[in-house]
Amino acid sequence: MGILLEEPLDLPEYNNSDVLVQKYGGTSVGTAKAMLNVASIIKKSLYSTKVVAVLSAMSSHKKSEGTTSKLIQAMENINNSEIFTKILDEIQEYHISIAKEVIKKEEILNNIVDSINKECNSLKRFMSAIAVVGEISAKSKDFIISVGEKLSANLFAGILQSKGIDSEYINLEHAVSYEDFSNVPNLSDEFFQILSEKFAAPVQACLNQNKVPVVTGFFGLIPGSLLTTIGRGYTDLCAALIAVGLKARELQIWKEVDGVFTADPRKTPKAKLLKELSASEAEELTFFGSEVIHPYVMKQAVLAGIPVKIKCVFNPEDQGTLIVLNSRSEDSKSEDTIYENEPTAVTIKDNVTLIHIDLNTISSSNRTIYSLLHQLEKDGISPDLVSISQQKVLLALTETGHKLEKFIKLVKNNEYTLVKRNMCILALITPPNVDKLALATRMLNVLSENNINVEMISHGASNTNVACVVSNESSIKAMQLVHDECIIESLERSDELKKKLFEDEITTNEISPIPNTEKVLNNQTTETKIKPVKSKRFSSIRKFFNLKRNSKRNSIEVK
Ligand SMILES: Nc1ncnc2c1ncn2[C@@H]1O[C@H](COP(=O)(O)OP(=O)(O)O)[C@@H](O)[C@H]1O
Ligand SMILES: N[C@@H](CC(=O)OP(=O)(O)O)C(=O)O
Repeated sequence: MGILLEEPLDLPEYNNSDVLVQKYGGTSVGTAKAMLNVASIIKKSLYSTKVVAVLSAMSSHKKSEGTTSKLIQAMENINNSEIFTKILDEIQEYHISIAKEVIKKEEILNNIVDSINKECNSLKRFMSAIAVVGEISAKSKDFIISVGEKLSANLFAGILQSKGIDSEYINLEHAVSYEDFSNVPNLSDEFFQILSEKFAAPVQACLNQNKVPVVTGFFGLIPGSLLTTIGRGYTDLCAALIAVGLKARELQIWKEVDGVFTADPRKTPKAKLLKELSASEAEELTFFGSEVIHPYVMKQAVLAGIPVKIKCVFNPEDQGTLIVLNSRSEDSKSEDTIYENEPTAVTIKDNVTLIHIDLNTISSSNRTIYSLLHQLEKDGISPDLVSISQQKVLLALTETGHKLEKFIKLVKNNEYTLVKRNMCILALITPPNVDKLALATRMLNVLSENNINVEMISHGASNTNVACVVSNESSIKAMQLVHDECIIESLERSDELKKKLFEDEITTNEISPIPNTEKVLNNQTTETKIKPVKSKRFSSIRKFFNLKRNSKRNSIEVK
């Protein structure tokens, strides 16, 4: 970690269009040490560009135990004031302890501690008031979770100030209001345009004063509520919209991992870093459980032509993963990364419930598939996977809590309806041109060879994934097996082939040199030089490799 100056930094004159938007995830700012590390990353960036920092709520270990998750837990216990007060006390004490540990300038520390106390005490009063009614509206839920980002952004702005970086806390809680969206459909282009314009205005004003804006990843009162309309991970979208509104030169999403991997690197020892990932692959990965990036970021930032990078707070100099609009480029496939016509990644989505329904036997009015789907829509449940055969329906749902139980009650009124809990969806994400049948075969083979029972399979419905359902218990083992079989094994074989073809090519080049066409065109000379042409070499490797793989596929399919 770099040593931070205590005196104001002597920074260069910036070009006003040169703005970098950096989003820091909850775990990246979850402790005093983590916040100091992020401060040093920002300080370094400031020597070459203007920086906007967008912060999530602090998560000291993992997101599921972080501030936002604790605030949601407090809401769920609105009828038990002892529990929710204890949770809020913990949050308050934690933020104060970080402020005291890091901020050594008394005046700044006192201001920050005051605002933490104000924020938390007002939340306690608010929750005690709604506890009387016993029910929380969507608007109230948004207010409750907003406290997570307000606390982290305010505290971090104080930390930057105490380190000599002129910064300003920007709270987007009131950036928009319901009135801004009258007659504007939710999630439409106009909806996002309103958000990006409203967010960019206060941020730009702060940049104009040569300060570092430290912005809450939580944003305003949007129709349908932030939690339901956008969902968790909303800070990514907030940062993307700010980047669009400011026409930033790059959006960086900072995490505790080196970038996007071929599988969760914390659970899959052989996972490899992807240098590039297409927007649709990133979207699929997120949908199937890898918290890579909020899916709406793709449409906003990537389509607006703003480069999006996933970077690691522990290795700030590394390039991380670049999210590109279409398929991954030639260069990203070099060395040990993944080829365009191979699967990209494996991911798991936990806590799935499987419901087998025999439409003939249910006594409710949902006797046809149409009425059943209508019922799901009415209950606001969107099934993750569906399989239908004549009168039988199999649903895989990630919905939990009251909504799920209500739906189960409706359909489970006889012994023919079977409910299996504690399942997970295992999905293999692929570019569109990959042979899904061969992959599904390899996936099922490796799972059955290792006695892992597959409860459901989805193949053919999407051209970017093959998915199956296994028990939660076997999820990590299943992910490792499928990852190693469908991604690593292919890579290892491709590496061997690359080595072999490289040797062959060197020999070929020695006998018959390849003309340096660049030189021929520019200087109109006929000079020839030995210059191995990388893309040509790789395309021949790919061709060769595909032939090999196809022959393996055939042998599997024939079995
Ligand atoms: N394919 C993947 N590539 C990278 N990280 C992944 C992948 N799948 C799951 N993850 C998990 O996503 C998390 C992202 O990093 P983290 O810094 O914890 O996120 P946040 O930004 O929410 O704080 C990590 O815990 C990592 O284990
Ligand atoms: N704090 C919010 C928003 C968010 O984006 O979080 P993170 O950046 O830590 O994934 C959440 O937990 O959903």
